[in-house]
Amino acid sequence: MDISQAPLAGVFVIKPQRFEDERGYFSEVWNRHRFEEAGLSIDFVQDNQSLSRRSGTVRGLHYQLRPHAQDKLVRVVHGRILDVAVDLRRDSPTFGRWFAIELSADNQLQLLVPKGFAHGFVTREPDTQVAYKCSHTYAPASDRAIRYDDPAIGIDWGLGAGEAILSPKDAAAPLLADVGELF
Ligand SMILES: Cc1cn([C@H]2C[C@H](O)[C@@H](COP(=O)(O)OP(=O)(O)O[C@H]3O[C@@H](C)C(=O)[C@@H](O)[C@H]3O)O2)c(=O)[nH]c1=O
Repeated sequence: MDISQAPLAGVFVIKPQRFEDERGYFSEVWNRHRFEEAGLSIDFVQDNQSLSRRSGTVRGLHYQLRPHAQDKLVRVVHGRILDVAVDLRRDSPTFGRWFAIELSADNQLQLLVPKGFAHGFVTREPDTQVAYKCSHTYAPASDRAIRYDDPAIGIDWGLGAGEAILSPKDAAAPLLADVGELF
């Protein structure tokens, strides 16, 4: 398992080892000890999975307010996504900056999105299934969204205008500048 720091402090890219044989492959997708060796002691308490039927489905940008903030460890079980983390830590030198990486069932990469970041993804194949571990349970009253296409953030989703498929909640999400309480 290779755990490497992404350009934004606190964000990590994880590549599990894959053991291939004539049956297919075996892979440890999460191992507490390996994470602790890398200095990451995270108490995951909830596993989530979502299916997005259409390519171009955008979920995000989402986060939960403290004290319900979540670390998320994201991977793709079927299909392909561009996974995005946005730094919401007001005192961070990289506040408002984003990092994105393609995660797929093929490349098996994972993204660790820590507390203090908003998270979102766009699916790049139909019937994409995303699985992620969370360090805090769902807290609906603390659940927040920021517009995926906020020009002040400027994420390149690889989509044309109007192509994103959004939930009503995400379509109505505020801009970063209009959000008072961040993480
Ligand atoms: C996130 C979540 C949702 N729900 C419910 C609420 C709602 O009725 C339904 C769908 O919720 P949403 O529309 O928020 O689902 P979705 O848009 O997939 O939200 C997710 O997006 C990605 C990007 C994340 O980072 C996640 O933390 C989460 O916010 O599922 C739970 O019961 N538990 C949960 O942990």
